[in-house]
Amino acid sequence: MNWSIHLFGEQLRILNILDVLIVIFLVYELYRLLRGSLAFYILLGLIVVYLSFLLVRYLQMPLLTDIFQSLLSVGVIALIIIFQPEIRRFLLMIGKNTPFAQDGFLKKFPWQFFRRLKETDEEEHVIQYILSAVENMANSYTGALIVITNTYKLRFDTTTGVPIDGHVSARLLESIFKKGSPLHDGAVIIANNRIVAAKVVLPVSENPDLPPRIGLRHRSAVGATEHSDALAIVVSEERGTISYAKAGKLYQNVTLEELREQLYLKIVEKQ
Ligand SMILES: Nc1ncnc2c1ncn2[C@@H]1O[C@H](COP(=O)(O)OP(=O)(O)OP(=O)(O)O)[C@@H](O)[C@H]1O
Repeated sequence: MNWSIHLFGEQLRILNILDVLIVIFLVYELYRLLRGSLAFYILLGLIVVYLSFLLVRYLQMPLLTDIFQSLLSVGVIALIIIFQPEIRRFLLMIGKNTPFAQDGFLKKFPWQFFRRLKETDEEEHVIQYILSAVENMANSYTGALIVITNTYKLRFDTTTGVPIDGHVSARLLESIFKKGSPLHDGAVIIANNRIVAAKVVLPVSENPDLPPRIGLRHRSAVGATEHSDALAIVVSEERGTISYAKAGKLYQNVTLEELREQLYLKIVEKQ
């Protein structure tokens, strides 16, 4: 194919324009994926190393050029190791958005229609139970940490917690987090409309940009969402406030309506 257009007296192939647009899109998606995480600063560091390499090579400084070149030649392997969670998240994002992904193309077929209706009904109950538990726990200053994910097996390890595999209900959630309950420490994980486990230890975020006064409950909520599609809800024991974390960002002091919107996106729309 050799379609082309003329711009400022230059002949440009349409495929070349498409090429540039795709690169801009990928760089933007990469920025969105890494924004606010430690990996973002590591990537900035690597870009500085690369620019330094270009500079010393241009200035013909052989020793420094050699050093930067060796750093860059191991760079690809180092990149894969350092960015392993981000690469996984990126591939997950692409996979989930393909027409053949479980929640896309196949679910639009008519034979899936009735099943979908039933699921939505169940999912709306789950949302209501979570909201009701969160509201009661916030009113009674009961600390809670609930993670909702569609890719549980990929990310969280039940060995750190207590497996449950039970229906979601407001009462069950409230009893788990009730002060003095043997399961109240750590996080509850909800996947596919079931409470999968309680007392789960989550990865704690090391993001230096998080508000300094937040504690481990909020930090681990952020940590759980940094490299996964999870939504993490936190009820503060100290302040009775509700917050949620999503894609490595913390949204503090949100209303139940804002939380309902996020739960709808996660549980019904599976986003
Ligand atoms: N890595 C972790 N994974 C899951 N839960 C954790 C983790 N670290 C701490 N927690 C939970 O957070 C509780 C401690 O909360 P801490 O007071 O440090 O946090 P906080 O963000 O200030 O929350 P709060 O506002 O409720 O006080 C622990 O008792 C435990 O239940």
